[in-house]
Amino acid sequence: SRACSVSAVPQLFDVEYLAPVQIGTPPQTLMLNFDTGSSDLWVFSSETPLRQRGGQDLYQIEDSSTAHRLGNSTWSITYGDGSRSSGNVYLDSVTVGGVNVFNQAIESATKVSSSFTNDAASSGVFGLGFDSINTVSPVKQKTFFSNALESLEMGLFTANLNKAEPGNYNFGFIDPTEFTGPISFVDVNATRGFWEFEATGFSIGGGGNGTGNSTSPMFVPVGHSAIADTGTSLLLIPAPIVQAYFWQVPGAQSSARVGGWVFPCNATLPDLIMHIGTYKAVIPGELINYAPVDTDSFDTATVCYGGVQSSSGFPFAIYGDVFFKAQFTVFDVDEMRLGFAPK
Ligand SMILES: O[C@H]1CN[C@@H](c2nc(-c3ccc(C(F)(F)F)cc3)no2)C1
Repeated sequence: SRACSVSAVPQLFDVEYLAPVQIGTPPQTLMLNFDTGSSDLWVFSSETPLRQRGGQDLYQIEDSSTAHRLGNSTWSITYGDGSRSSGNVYLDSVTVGGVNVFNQAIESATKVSSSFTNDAASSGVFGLGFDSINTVSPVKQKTFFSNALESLEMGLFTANLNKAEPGNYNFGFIDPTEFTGPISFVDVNATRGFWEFEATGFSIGGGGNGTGNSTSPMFVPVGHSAIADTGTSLLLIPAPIVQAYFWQVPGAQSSARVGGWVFPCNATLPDLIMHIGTYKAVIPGELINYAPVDTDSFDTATVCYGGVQSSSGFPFAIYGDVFFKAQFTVFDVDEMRLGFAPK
């Protein structure tokens, strides 16, 4: 059914993108963080302790006539930033953009860490990674996408995120109005449960050579494996690439105090091009000006934080929302591939 499109609403500074999900009977709509880097669908619920709630809309389990407990089952997850949640498991009806899955595992939080409590807008996380990394024990549960697959025209979903304005996720079809040019595909390796792929290197902003004809920027072959992760805000890539990029920005420096590369907010940032197979993914410089470091002085901020930072410490690069704001992306499980197109 082509109706399977859902709006993805950016939160402050595009730190995360939330989309509406209908759960239970009658339907309860919750805004969840669509995350291709994890595979649990978990929600704040009537089981979440009062002192760990922070204004989130809740899954009121007792109000759903179709909810039933998945006996003897629990879950517990830790995200890349150290935030955690855990709890019990129910099966209930879930609808996203008009596509319904009847007995979807809904993971109800009986414990959440403070960063979730303090994120009032998000009622939980909607995992879109591979089922192998679902944390339900003793029997792993499937993601919504995995359960919905048989009812979709095509075994894929697409992400179309934007800077500071709503984007959308589509399930089962590719909307040609959401991108320009051909889609370039790269193979996916799901061994670690992520949408993992290989990038071959980078080049920096096609700054002209001043004589009117622009020199094609030099390709630097810093190959790396990467995951496509809509649940991460930034583009985290190997340190040598980040260094080479910010060395082109007067006044930029890597700040231990702030915890990453910062630069003068009035700097003109070059484009960063990530080479993936034959595809050149252009990330415009303006997307790399992520946010002022000191949000209290928003209007007079002089120091800004890079939307591109180092991935050292992780076993792979993490292509997060800064990347998806510039590239229309197809997550194709039928062909086990990712597709990218400019937009
Ligand atoms: O773990 C990797 C899988 N995808 C990335 C991810 N991170 C979160 C997350 C969401 C919300 C919060 C909080 F609200 F601030 F607590 C924290 C982390 N969701 O997906 C990283």
